[in-house]
Amino acid sequence: MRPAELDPLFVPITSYSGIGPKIADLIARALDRESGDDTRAVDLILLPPHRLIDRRHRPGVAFAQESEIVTLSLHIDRHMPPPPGRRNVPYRVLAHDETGEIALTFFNARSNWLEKQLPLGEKVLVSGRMEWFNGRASMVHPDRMAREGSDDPFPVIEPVYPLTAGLSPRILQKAIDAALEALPVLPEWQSKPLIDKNGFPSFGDSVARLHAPRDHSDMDPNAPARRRLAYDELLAGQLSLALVRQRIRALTGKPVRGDGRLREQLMAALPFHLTTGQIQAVDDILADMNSEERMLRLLQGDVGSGKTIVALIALVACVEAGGQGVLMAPTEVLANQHFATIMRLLENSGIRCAFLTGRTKGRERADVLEKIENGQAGIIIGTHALFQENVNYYNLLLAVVDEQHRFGVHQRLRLTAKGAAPHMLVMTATPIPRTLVLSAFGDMDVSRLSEKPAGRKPIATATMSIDRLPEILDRLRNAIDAGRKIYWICPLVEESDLVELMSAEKRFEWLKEHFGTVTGLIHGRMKADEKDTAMQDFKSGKTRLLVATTVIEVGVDVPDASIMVIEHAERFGLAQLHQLRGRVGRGDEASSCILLYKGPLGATAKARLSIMRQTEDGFRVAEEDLRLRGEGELLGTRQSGMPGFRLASLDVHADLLETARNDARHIVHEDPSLSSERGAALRMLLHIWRKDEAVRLLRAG
Ligand SMILES: Nc1ncnc2c1ncn2[C@@H]1O[C@H](COP(=O)(O)OP(=O)(O)OP(=O)(O)O)[C@@H](O)[C@H]1O
Repeated sequence: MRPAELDPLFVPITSYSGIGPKIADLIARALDRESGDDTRAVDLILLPPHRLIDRRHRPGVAFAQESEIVTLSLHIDRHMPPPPGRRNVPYRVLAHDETGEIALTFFNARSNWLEKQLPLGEKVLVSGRMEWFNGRASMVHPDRMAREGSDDPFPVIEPVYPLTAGLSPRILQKAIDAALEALPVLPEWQSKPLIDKNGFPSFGDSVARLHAPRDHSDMDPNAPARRRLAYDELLAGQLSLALVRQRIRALTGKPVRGDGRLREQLMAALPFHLTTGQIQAVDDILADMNSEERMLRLLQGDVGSGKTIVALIALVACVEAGGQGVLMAPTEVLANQHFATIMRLLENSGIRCAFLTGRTKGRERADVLEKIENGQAGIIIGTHALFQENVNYYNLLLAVVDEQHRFGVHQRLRLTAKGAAPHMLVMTATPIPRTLVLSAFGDMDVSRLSEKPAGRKPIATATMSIDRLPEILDRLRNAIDAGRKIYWICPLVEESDLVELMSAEKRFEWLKEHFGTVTGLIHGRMKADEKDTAMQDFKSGKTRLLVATTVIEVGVDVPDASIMVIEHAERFGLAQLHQLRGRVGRGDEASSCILLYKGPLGATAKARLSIMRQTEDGFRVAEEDLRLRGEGELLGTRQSGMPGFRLASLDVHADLLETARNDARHIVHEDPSLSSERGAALRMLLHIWRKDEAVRLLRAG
């Protein structure tokens, strides 16, 4: 197919008449996209209606119930325009059917328009919401009106789309109709056996039905059209990941073979024994790195399960083999913490570490860059600054990416381009169910740390109403006197960082009045060195009560902090609460977590808090979260970056995901550059679903 024929799919919606930049931005928002500029016709086509209005109910005036959507076949009796100059009096049209009379009411309507829509003495079909007042029937601004018997009456089943404020349903509908009308016939990208097995309609038929549902059963996510499109979406995702994986694997890795001397030294210096899970993970990783095929492994471990040491052993193995390893963290605070921990553990090892973040400037930066380039630095720790263009590695063997879901596939590739194809280890603290691992990471090997280090005591979790604040303060006073350390997490404020910050500062001042200088504060808007100082003070015990926004949620490790108070816990997602709580219970002291809420609680919030009380098992928490909220939000919208799906749902379509993964692997194996006939169609599928990395990869050959 010639590209020109595909244009209608990919034209920006701003090229439609009536859609200027402003409306395009509103439409983009309904599609969860940032700007209208690059919102394309096909994006509109793939916007599923979330409910439908059924106008088939035709009870007759007398039998229509209050607030019901009904369609009435009316005889128009009388027009009653407002008296001249009385604009606040409505225009009324009286009408009847064989069961009764009704008044149709319009505000600010032009009379000549109404006379045309509802001609006197004629029969007209009118649909809208029924109202009863003092035994009189009325309908204010009917949604639809059409002359009885006209060729083009309104649709009786009407899709309703998620809207953003300011966007009129009519404009959106018009744009969708225009996009559908221009849709060319596309070649089939799904395999024939799969289509036959599942009874999938074609893409064209599926989107047509998506927007013109015939009844409620078409809204079911497993209705054939929706299921087909869900499969398209899943396959596009899996294919993109499979292509990335294939490129990563295609570059042969360098086997990492050290003599074990440095690792032994490190193990001897550890104040604890590795858990069986840690030993197994280390074995897996070392075995992978020992081979010429590149490692692509996900190290998944619940909060506090001890992933860092596993990564460190792998990094040390690279130094032993005469190379380098990097550890990339998602935030400065975390990078700093990793650096401090690792420096301490490697104190007498002779291994040199370097630290590089966006904050490393001037001479210091030049110095670090030189050590990375000439190989003096064996282990390099930092943030995404580690893979910027001017950073050249001497012999990079391993890249460890912590908290991967913040980085995304593209960045993963960029890091990979450094050095001669380093092995990759991705660490994630979020216990993700298998379906999500598949959808977000594709086909990676997985090591799981499922047990916590020995000696950890359960975290006593309680929920309390904020009304009991005085009692809580007493308890905290005792705890501080007993030398314990406490986190106080301030409420999440969705609207703005600034409000969040203000509430944290207020809480800090208030707690400081109670507890004095042992109170510290850390929040996201602080400068990086202020954050470091706040963390240091808490670590050293200079402060004992750390008031924090969610900046500390990921990875912060202060093992002797043993109490956490979370304010407005009902505002947080489950995964986030679990991450937060994971900041305590990291040492051998018994810990507790107090979830403060402000009632009354909704059903979901109640369920969330109750799950938190019941279990500390991150995988269970994640499964429950998936059930309560749907996968798009599993990781909390703020930290997400995980793919949200438009039509697929991991809950409903788990079986399709598994099939899509196998399908994608098979495709990439048979036709790695997607050059066959089906390959060309699949390229289009990638375009349609915006799998930009994959498209770029294919272009690069
Ligand atoms: N086998 C072990 N026995 C005892 N303590 C351990 C063991 N392994 C790690 N630790 C300690 O447990 C704490 C948590 O480890 P680490 O910071 O690596 O956790 P993590 O898996 O990165 O968790 P999170 O994702 O929550 O940051 C650290 O203080 C670490 O020193």
